[in-house]
Amino acid sequence: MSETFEEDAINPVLLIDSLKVYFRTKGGYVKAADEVSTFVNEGGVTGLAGESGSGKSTVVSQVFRILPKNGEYLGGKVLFKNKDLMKMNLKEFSKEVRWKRMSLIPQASMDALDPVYRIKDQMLETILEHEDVSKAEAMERIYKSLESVGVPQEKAEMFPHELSGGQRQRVIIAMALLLNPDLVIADEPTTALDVITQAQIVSLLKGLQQSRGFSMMMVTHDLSLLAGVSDMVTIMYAGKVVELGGVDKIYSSPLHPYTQLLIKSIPDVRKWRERKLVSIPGYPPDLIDPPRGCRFHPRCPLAMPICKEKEPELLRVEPRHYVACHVTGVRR
Ligand SMILES: Nc1ncnc2c1ncn2[C@@H]1O[C@H](COP(=O)(O)OP(=O)(O)OP(=O)(O)O)[C@@H](O)[C@H]1O
Repeated sequence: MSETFEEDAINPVLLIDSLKVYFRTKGGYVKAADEVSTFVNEGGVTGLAGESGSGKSTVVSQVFRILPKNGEYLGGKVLFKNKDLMKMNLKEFSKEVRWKRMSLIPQASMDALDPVYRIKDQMLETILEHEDVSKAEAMERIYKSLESVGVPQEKAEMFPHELSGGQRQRVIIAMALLLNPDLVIADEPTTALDVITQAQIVSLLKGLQQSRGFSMMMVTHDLSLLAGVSDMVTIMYAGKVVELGGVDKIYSSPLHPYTQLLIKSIPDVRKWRERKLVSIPGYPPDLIDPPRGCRFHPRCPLAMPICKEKEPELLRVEPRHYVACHVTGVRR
């Protein structure tokens, strides 16, 4: 890792250091997550943002140990409360960490819940697999948990297809919180929901995060979703972290040219008359054979000769602000 984060990661619940995960394909290795580093502080929320294909889900899959078969972990640390998850065997991870201490809220989709089981049975299984409690106690907890996400108790008797998309996502959130995890990873939790439901789910998650005090990593391709939710934002481009910083810094003074363009591409409803929406010219690169040097250089308005030759390191340019850019990443 270029920087240790030690000045800004205060008791981090999760610290990812130079994580490298590639996918084996017929055409060669897809360099999906290449030396990715970021952290989530205790009680904090770190957003992980970037265009589709930038490697966000690859990072999450490796942290949660659900990488597809052709995925290869090639190095890096994933410290969860100072313990390297990459050194833990899968059995121990499933028993001790997954769902119990770290849980995942996947995209809102029909596959996230098992269609043949009633909601209550899926929730019961999660509790009884990990904890030695009576069925009555577990049911009590299920009802409370459904109530906390705004789903009436009687829905526990239903099958997933009998709920609306928004209700299903609320149930998934309730399931993720059943065992009181320290860290929740929300991977595009509002994709596939309508705009109003999206806003409700985001504010529900933020409310629960604050009232229950868990830490969260929120993954999204929509940077605007993170504004009121996260305290840190990590920006990924083509398998690399290009910028990481406090949410205020990322929104008000982004340094990486890619982040600057991303911010300009967020529609602002209040200023829609005066603001011109910017789209980023060009396409993200092929990750089997990414450009040399900075992976963003072919699309970068500020690119210099060095950007084609040398890969920029992620450097701390000021407190709580890291940038990987030869042009703008200078220490202040
Ligand atoms: N199983 C796989 N085999 C081969 N390549 C893969 C596999 N899964 C993902 N990739 C590739 O890895 C890169 C990163 O994908 P990833 O899904 O992590 O990105 P993402 O930022 O999460 O995108 P999205 O927001 O669309 O989910 C992409 O180029 C993608 O095509």
